[in-house]
Order: sequence, then C-alpha cells, then structure tokens
Amino acid sequence: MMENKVLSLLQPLQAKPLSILCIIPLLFLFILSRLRRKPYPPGPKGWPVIGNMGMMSQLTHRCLAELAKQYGDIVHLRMGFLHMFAISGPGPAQEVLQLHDNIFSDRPANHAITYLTYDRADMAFANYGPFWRQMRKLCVVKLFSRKRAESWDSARDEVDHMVRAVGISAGEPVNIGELVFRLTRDIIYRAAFGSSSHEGQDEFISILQEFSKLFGTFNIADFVPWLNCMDIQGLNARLAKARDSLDGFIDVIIDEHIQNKKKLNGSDDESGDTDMVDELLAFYSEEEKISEPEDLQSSIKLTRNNIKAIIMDVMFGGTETVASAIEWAMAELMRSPEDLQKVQKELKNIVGLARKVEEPDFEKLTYLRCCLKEVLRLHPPIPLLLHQTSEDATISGYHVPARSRVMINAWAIGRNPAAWDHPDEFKPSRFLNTGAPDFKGSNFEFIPFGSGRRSCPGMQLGLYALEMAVAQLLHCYTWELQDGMKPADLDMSDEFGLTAPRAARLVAVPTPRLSCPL
Ligand code: HEM
Repeated sequence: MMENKVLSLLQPLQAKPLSILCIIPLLFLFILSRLRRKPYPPGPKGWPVIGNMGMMSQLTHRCLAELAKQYGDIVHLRMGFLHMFAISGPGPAQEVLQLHDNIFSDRPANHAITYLTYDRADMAFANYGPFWRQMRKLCVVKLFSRKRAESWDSARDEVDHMVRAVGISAGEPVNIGELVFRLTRDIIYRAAFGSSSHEGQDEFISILQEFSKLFGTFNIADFVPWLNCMDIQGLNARLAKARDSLDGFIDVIIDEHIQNKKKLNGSDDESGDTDMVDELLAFYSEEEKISEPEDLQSSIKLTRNNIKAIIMDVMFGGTETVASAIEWAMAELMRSPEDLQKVQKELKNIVGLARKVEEPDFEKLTYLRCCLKEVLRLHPPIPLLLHQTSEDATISGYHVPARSRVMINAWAIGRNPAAWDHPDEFKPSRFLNTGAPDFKGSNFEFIPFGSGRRSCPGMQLGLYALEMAVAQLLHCYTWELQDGMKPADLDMSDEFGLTAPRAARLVAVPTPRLSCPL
C-alpha cells in the first residue's frame, strides 16, 4: 500500500524528463521566432507593466508630431499591454492605408463607444469584415451617392438660410463659429430625418453632446476590464441614460416614418421625397441576418439598432468635420488679406455681384478651391485616423503585433517638412501647380479624408457643403475683424478631440456686397 503511494508520488517526476524534452524545443522555437521577429519602432521608454500610460494626455496630434521629430515617422508606445503606433509620414501611411489595408482596417473602440453604438451595430466603429462591408455598401449607395440629390438640396437651402440670417446682423459682430456649427447640424438633421422645421432638434443636439463627452471620457475600465462591473466613476449609469434618451428620441421618428410609409403604400402619392430614415427602413427587419451581398435589397437586413447607430455615424461624421473646416477657412482667409482679396476678386469676375453662387460656378472658382485644399492640409478636421490591426504585420521594417492601435496623424503628415515646402504657412498657390497633390486618397502626403477601405464615405457631401458655405459667405459679404483687431493677432490654436476645431470661436463683422436681394 505504502509502496503504491510512493510510486504515485514519483510518477510526475518520472514524466518530467519527457515534458522537459518537449518544452525545450518549443522554448527554442519561441526564442528563435522572437529573434527573427522585426524590432518595434523607436519610441519613448516606458515603465514596466504600465508602459507609457503616464503619457495618456499626450496622445494628441500635436504631441505625437513632436514625438515624430524625435523618433521618426513611426513611433511605438505601450499602454499597459496595448501596443500603439503613431504614423506621421506619407510612406508608412501608404503602407497602412494601401499596401496592407486588409490588416489595418479594424477600428479600436472603448467601452463607451461599444455601448453607445449598440455593440458596434454601425459602420464607423464596426470592425472590417462582411458586416462592415454590407453596411458600407448600403450607406454609399443609399445615403451618400450623388444620385441622392435631396441631401445636396437641403445643404443649399440651409446655406441660403444662413446667408440671409447674417444679413440681419450686417454691421454687427457675427460669431461665425456658432453660425456654421448650427448650419451643419441643420443640414445633417434634415438629411437624416427630413424635417425642415427642425422641431426637436435642440433635444437631439443635447443628446449628441452627451454622447460626444462620453466618447472622450477617460475610463479606467478600458485598461483594467474587471473594474467595469464596479463602475467606480459612475459612467455606466450615464451611458445607460444617454442611450435611453437616444432610443426615446429616434424610436418616435422611426415609428412615424413607418406609419407614413404605410399610409403612402395605401395611396397613389408617389412624391418620392425620402430622407435617410426612409432609405434605411427599406432594409428594416427585426431578424438579424448578415450574408454576402449579391443584390443589396434582398441580402441586407437592418435592425432598429443598426438604423439608430448609422444615423449617429452620419451625425458625428458630418457635423463637426464640415463646420470646423468652414470656420478654419474663414479664419485663414481673414488672417491672409491678400488671399481673401484674390478669392473675392475671382468670385466677382466669375459669378458677378448681381447673383449668389450656384453649383456650376464651383468648377471655375480655382483659387477658392486651392484655398480650401490648403485649409484641409493645415487643419484636417479629423487629425488622427484611428485604426487597429487584425493580425501581426510589418511596417517600414518594424513589427506591429495583432490588435495594436494605429494612429495615422493626418495633421502631422500634412505638415511633414519632407513632403511640403514651408509646411506651416498658409500658401494656397501651392495647389495651382498641375500635379499638386489631391485629397482623393492616392497622395499620401495629403489625406484629410483618409484613404482606402475606411476612407470617408461622406466626402462629396462634405465638400459640397464646405464649398457652398465658404463661397456664399465670401461672395455675399466683406468681413472685418472686430474692434480693429489685426489679422496677424488672430488666435489660431486648436482644440483636440475626435475633431480639431478652433479653440476660440471666430467673430467678424459682415458688410453686404451684392446688388441683389439675398
Ligand atoms: C470636410 C468634411 C469631412 C472630412 C474632412 C471627413 C474626414 C473623414 C476621415 C478622415 C475619416 C476616417 C478615415 C479613416 O479612418 O481612415 C472619415 C470617416 C467617416 N466619415 Fe467623414 N469627413 C467629412 C465629412 C463627412 C460627412 C459629411 C459624412 C456624412 C454625412 C461623413 C461620414 C463619415 C463616416 C460614416 C465615416 C466612417 C467610415 C468607415 O469607418 O467606414 N464624413 N471621415
């Protein structure tokens, strides 16, 4: 009996030499793969375990551009176990967005984003894969195509409305920042919900603002997930309240649209005025079904949560981006009177002072277009493009492990001295040269709309609203800075968030320029 016990105790020891024999080659292979693996790019030294977590507040476009000056166009940081890479040069950006874009097209999402997008039921935060492909196809065809003329019409109407509102304040200071933020919210709200009365819009804006704050709030549970259930910052309760408010608001709109559709189906009314909710409802079903699309209409089914999450994508993607570009354009031109004069002369010559600008004029407004490109180069509305890797990759000879965060710094790339002469100066004439870079996505030194699979699907609508608003504001009025402020004294600092708007709102005094009524 005793002998058996001793034998059973000895058994693991007898097995040990065998397991050691197995482990040694595995260990050897592991070490060999580590030795063969490319190195990480250079970056600031971190602490054991927490890495560079002390630099959390420095993950802004400006701080990352400073790091690039020290470490190069690709910088490595570690936040706990999470690897982060900041890309500040066109070369590595091309590798990420074009050459290896199938690996770099996932999106990182924190707890707040995941919760508020109904577990990534949208397009902007969905990871790359069949679901995202379907959502993207649907949005591009149904929401953002040139064929969907209603969105463009509503943009033109809202710009006209804004220009008339400025007329009422002629001779008085106008807060251009507030004016254009209201404009883009009106455009997108109308394109999404179809209501031209803007009823309920203020309630919706406050829901958006709470979402925006929650997206950006530091949440310790993002780095220590087991703390999530304890909710020590009280964020979970705020998240639940914010999503309930959105549900309450959009469910009513969706129900109204469903009722209207039923009524129309029973009548002969074929007026065909549709908004984004109508377009999305054509794919509505409570059964979730994702399959590879052959025919868009028959293969995609959207739930209510998908519809709500897509509407929020459009709201976030289309309001602050366009508004901040319009405000920066007005500020840069007010700071550069020579360029402002050139643009206004061009408008006078091409459009004349007896009418407002119309869409066919855009093509001929060459200098204005150069100015807008220069604005997007210096102030890309989304300064950091946030991507995530789905598997191990090599970029510029460096190792990038799976599930790393990759921040493509469009702001730093647009000011990269190797790619641009006098990169920090506002010089629109650089875009007059034939062969100057364009923002369509194939010149990686200029990527305000991104490039490749995850590039901006709303680019056409965004550019249309930007061109129309700036052209109309500059054509209909001359603008002076208030209280005799000199152009060079204009504060040009920005604020960092998902977008990078001006830190101080632009205020200026308009004087009417046209001989016709507005
Ligand atoms: C001047 C205007 C705009 C600029 C500069 C801009 C820029 C961008 C950028 C840089 C991205 C991310 C690209 C990447 O991650 O690689 C993006 C994505 C996106 N944009 Fe825009 N955008 C603008 C206007 C709009 C408008 C008007 C809409 C909608 C009406 C919109 C909807 C979106 C959406 C839904 C995405 C996510 C796409 C995806 O993840 O697949 N954007 N935009």
